[in-house]
Amino acid sequence: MAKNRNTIKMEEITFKQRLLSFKNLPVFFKMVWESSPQKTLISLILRIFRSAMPVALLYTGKLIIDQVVALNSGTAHADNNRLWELVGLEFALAVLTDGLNRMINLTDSLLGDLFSNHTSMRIMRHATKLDLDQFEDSVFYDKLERARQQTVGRTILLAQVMSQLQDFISMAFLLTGLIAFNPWLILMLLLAIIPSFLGESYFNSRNYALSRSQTPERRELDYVRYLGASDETAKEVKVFGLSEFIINRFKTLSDKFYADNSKLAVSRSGWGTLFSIMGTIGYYGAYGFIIYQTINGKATIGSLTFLAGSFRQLSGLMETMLSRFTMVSQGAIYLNDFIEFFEIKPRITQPDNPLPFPNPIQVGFVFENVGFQYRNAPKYACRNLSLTLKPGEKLALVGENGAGKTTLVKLLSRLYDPTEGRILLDGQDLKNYNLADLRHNMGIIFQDYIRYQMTFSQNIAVGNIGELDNINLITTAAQQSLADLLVAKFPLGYEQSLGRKFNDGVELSGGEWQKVALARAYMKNAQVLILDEPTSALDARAEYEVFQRFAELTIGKSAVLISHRFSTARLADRILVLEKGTILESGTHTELLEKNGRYAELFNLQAKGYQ
Ligand SMILES: Nc1ncnc2c1ncn2[C@@H]1O[C@H](COP(=O)(O)OP(=O)(O)OP(=O)(O)O)[C@@H](O)[C@H]1O
Repeated sequence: MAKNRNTIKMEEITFKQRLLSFKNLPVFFKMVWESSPQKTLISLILRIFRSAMPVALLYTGKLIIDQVVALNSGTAHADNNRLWELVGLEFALAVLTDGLNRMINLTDSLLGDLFSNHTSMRIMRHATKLDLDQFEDSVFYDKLERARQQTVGRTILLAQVMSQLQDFISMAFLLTGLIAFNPWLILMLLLAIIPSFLGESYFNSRNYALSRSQTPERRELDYVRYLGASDETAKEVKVFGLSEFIINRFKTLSDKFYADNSKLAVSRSGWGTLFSIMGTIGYYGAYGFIIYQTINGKATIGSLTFLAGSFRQLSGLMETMLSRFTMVSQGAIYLNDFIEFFEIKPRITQPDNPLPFPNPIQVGFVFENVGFQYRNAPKYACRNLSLTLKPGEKLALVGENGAGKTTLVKLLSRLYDPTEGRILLDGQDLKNYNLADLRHNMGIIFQDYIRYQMTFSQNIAVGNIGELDNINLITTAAQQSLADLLVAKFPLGYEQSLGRKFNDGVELSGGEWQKVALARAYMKNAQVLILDEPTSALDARAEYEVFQRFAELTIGKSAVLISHRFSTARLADRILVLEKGTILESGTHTELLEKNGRYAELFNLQAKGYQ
């Protein structure tokens, strides 16, 4: 686990950065529009109508009061019918306002859901294009995490931006009335609002900086929460008695979060109260002024209510808009993370006119002095690798843990590109081939294959997902890997859900899962098969049978087998013994035994264990 940081670095966000972040909004709106053009349009139209409502209601109220006063004092404009028409109109406006509010909320929530789904899919689509190497970088993970948070958080931004637009139009209507009466009222309004705006803006930027600097810790907190309460970890947590250790770690992290967040929240609340009092003073100053004007006969009682109402609404609107401005800009700053994530480009790419994968392979693969160093790793994982894999050849890789076997096959399948040297296929750099074609022609089963919590049939079909509905192919693949023997005990046969995560799933043993994973290799007619410790969990008889079949089924195909069991490795045409990332020995089983080197030593060691 990462070391706990005692001080969280606060990066302050300047007003300029805030304004600059608004350039992200068009990109954001494009995504909203893509989620649903129809609903975006409806939301906009509804809000335009809604924005005229406050002034319309206030003005109708003014007309009503003026009519009541006229009727009471018996002046010439008094008109009883008109009065009741106006009351009817105000009632209709009130009903319409409520209806519009509800429709806006409904459209926004539907649009928000669509946006969240749309962006989640974009994130997944983009993530799958990126390199394995990028996933191993913690800075990348932080970006991915923040981008993920955006999918939900940004639906709020959507409502905020739309509301801002709506309030802006409402404000324009209300301001027109206020300016017509006395422009000085506007100045009082601003004086009442500005301190609270600056306060909001300052605290929002500190909030953003704090939350951004907490991203790595938040990821760790999520991880610790997962360790403490998950079906996958429950077994070890129990037998090792880890629960207190995990809970303590969680407590340390969450206490730190709490301390940092509460400090900011308390200071924000104190300043907020002060600013709000200033706003109230501003409002009552203006209110007194309007009353004074009315007493002096410069305005009607209707105008008094209209202006006081307008002032109150305007000050409320401006306060909301100004604080929303900081929220919108904060949201727009958060969009940086989102946009940055989409700007990450994979480095493992293909040229514009890639070569098709040769069918059949003519010369085979040649490693020329290949070296590879993992990102942030202090040493090369393999170096000076020169080897060949001929068409139809079965190559076994043996060596101690960490010798570089898996790295070698990851290079062969272009999950990584060599740091130095090159890999050729039929005389051409592997980088020149069509990447999808390359992957399609390789059937790879890694030692840490995924146990998909899906049906038995889907678990096999992932080896060639285009053939998901090809039950004949799936059945044949299951027979070839011996996984079909499991089907008899499943109540739902091939449609049986595997794993315990979802209802009615059947859990398999380690070796049974391995047979299912092995079936994936037979799902496509790949020219190269790579099995990275495919039989480590199989019992001796199952392993023997699996390899018998493997040998029969892969005649004419190239294969790379990684195994710690020499009984498996000896079946290969050629064996490479790797040590510390380089090739120590190479030859057939018999040749290597005769050589009496490392292979012979390890082989005899294992054979002794069986005696
Ligand atoms: N993603 C990674 N990032 C950094 N270093 C790595 C990574 N994967 C492997 N390594 C390092 O590279 C070296 C070779 O690892 P590799 O997985 O290729 O060994 P291996 O021979 O397959 O081992 P095993 O028999 O244990 O599976 C090791 O020293 C390992 O620590």
